[in-house]
Amino acid sequence: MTEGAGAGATAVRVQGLWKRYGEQVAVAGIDLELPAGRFIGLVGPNGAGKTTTLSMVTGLLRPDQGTVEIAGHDVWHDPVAVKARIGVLPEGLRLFERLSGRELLAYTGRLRGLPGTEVDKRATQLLDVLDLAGAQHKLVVDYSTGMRKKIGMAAALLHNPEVLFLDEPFEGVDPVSAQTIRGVLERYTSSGATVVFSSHVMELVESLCDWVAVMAAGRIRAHGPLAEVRGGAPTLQQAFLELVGARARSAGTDLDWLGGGAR
Ligand SMILES: Nc1ncnc2c1ncn2[C@@H]1O[C@H](COP(=O)(O)OP(=O)(O)OP(=O)(O)O)[C@@H](O)[C@H]1O
Repeated sequence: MTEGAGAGATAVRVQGLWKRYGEQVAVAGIDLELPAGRFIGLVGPNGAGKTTTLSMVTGLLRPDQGTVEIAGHDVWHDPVAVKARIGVLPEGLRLFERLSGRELLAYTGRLRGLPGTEVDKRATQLLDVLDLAGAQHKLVVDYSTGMRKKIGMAAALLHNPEVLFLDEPFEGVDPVSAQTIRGVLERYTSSGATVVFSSHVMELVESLCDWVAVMAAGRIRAHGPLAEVRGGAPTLQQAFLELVGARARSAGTDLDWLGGGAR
C-alpha cells in the first residue's frame, strides 16, 4: 500500500472550496473528506457544481478559495506528486484524434514515465478487458461515444493511480459498455483504490457506490456511507428530493395545451 491509502485513510480532503463565474456562484464553500478504498459518487442535479468541483479537485481549474489534498499532497502546491497518484476522465475529454487507440495508450504510458514493455503489456490487457481489442488500430476520431469513454478510462488507469476521478463516465454509454466499465471499476476498488465519479443519475450511483456526497446549488447537502445518506427513504432519489426540499410539480393546469386533442 502506498502512503495515504488503506483502511480508514482519507483519499481526498477538501476545505473551504469556492468558485464563482462572475455573479454565478458555482461552488459555495465545500468541506469534504473522501475515504480511501471506496466507490464514491458525487451526485446532484444539472448545474449543481459537480464538474466545477471535480475540476478544482483534480487541478484542472484554480479555486477562488480553499484547499484540496490528495493522499496527503496539496493539489496546487504539489501538483506533480498529485498527478502521479491520480487518474482523471474529465467531461468532454479531448483526445488525440489522429492516433489509434493503442497509440494513444502507448503515448500516455510513455508520458507517465512507464517503460515501453510495461506500457505494451498494460495496454493489451486494458484494451482486452474494455472490449476494445478489435478497435485498437482504428483512429480515435472514428470511435463512438462509448468507445471514447473506454479509451479515456484506459488512459486514466494505465499508471495504476491511487484515486480515479470520472466525470459522468456513463453518459452516452450503452448498457453493454456500461457493464464493462462497471466491472473494471469494481475490480479496481476491490484492490483498495478509490473511485470518485459524478452523476446526476441517482439510480446509477445507488447501484454502484458505497459512499456518496449529495450536491445542490454549489453546496454539499449530505455525505457519508450510502445507507446513512439514504436514511429512512426507500431510494437515494427520494432521499435527495427530501434533502433539497423539492416538491413534485403539479401536472394539473400547466402545459394544458400539450398532447393530443385540440391544437
Ligand atoms: N465556464 C463557466 N462560465 C460560467 N458559468 C459556468 C461555467 N462553468 C459552469 N458554470 C456554472 O456553474 C454552475 C455549476 O456548473 P457545473 O457544470 O459545475 O454543474 P454540474 O453539476 O456539473 O452540472 P451537469 O450535471 O449539468 O454537468 C452552473 O450554474 C453553470 O452554469
